[in-house]
Amino acid sequence: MAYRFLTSRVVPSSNRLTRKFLFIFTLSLSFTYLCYSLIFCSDTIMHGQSDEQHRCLLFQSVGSKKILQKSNYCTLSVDPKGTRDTTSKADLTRLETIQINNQSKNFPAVPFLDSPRGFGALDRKITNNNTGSPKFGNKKLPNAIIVGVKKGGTRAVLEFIRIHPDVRAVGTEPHFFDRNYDRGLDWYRGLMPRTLDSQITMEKTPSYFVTREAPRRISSMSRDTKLIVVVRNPVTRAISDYTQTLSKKPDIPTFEVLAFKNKSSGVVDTSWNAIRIGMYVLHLENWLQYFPLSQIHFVSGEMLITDPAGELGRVQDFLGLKRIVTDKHFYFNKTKGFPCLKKPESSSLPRCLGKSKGRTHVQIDQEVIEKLREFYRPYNIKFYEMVGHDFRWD
Ligand SMILES: Nc1ncnc2c1ncn2[C@@H]1O[C@H](COP(=O)(O)OS(=O)(=O)O)[C@@H](OP(=O)(O)O)[C@H]1O
Repeated sequence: MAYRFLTSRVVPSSNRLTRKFLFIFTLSLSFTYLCYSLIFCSDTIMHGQSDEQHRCLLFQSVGSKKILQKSNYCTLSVDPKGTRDTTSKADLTRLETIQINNQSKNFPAVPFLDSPRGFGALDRKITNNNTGSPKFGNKKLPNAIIVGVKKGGTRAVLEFIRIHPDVRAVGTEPHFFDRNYDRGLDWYRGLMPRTLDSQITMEKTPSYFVTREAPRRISSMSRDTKLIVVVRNPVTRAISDYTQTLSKKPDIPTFEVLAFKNKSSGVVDTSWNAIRIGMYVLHLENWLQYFPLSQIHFVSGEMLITDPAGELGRVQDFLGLKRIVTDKHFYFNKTKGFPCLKKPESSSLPRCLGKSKGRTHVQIDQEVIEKLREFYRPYNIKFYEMVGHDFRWD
């Protein structure tokens, strides 16, 4: 009909061939236009999505820095106002995991320090890499706390365990359950790093172990809190403690004067903190009023130096973590005389604890050491019995 219409109305007197050609030409022109419109429209719709997806996928295949920057771009494009993070939780988990895995693979290029600034800097570096992006995860109260003991090796344990991708830790000692309890749990939570649901939040404050109120306070925060205690021969610990105090206050009395009420009688002064801290069994009794023994893990301060991977393996088991921190992460630094973390290939910075860890101790009379050994022996034996492990300090 169309053909007849065209042949009769548009070209009434042309020859048959020309009319046929004109009809086919018009028809193909219309068809081409129709196809073009269809393809163009659908491409416009699809392009918006596929381009977005393509960008997001590309970003996931590059380094951790870019993952966060670009993923943020994906987020912003979904939420043009940029007022809230519209990235799905699954995406967040994946992105953060990739980032953290990259981080642990390369080892953070920040040296250990006495003060935890180095690691604080690392934390800041992670979040700042977002270039103003929303921070990932939430601040949570700690699931695990290194509660003691002072000079036991607590810094080493924290710095070694926090290279695990599923652990995030506060670098500084919060002293919440002893000095800052009045500030409240929100203040405490505010100090914590952001973590994903799959990650453990940790802190260390060695003075908790000897703080009478600490077990009750921690238990009222959460009865499920896992506790880690790094213990060390109490005599060596006391000397280490004294060496530290002496380095800050050179005018204090000698170790012997402080350690004994009366040196000739050999009565040990248990009111001196450096002595009292080492009476582990007494403090442990207080903790056991609030926590079952199964919720407390004891790290040997001695083994931590001779076999850090072994001790860290047990810490990871206790925390329910995959054993990722292994002997591959450590080497013995002869100059320092202690195990250190292996350097990342990209950095020449040392990965040992700072100068205040592994100090040369003040020289103490052998007779004094013997008296203190005798003093601690019954406490040590009770402690071994209670925890079911012989630390061989005698
Ligand atoms: N890898 C490694 N490097 C350096 N030092 C190590 C390490 N592992 C354990 N230690 C021992 O840790 C002791 C310090 O313990 P703390 O970190 O608990 O001290 S503190 O309470 O936080 O001040 C510290 O005590 P001193 O040797 O008396 O300085 C060390 O013996």
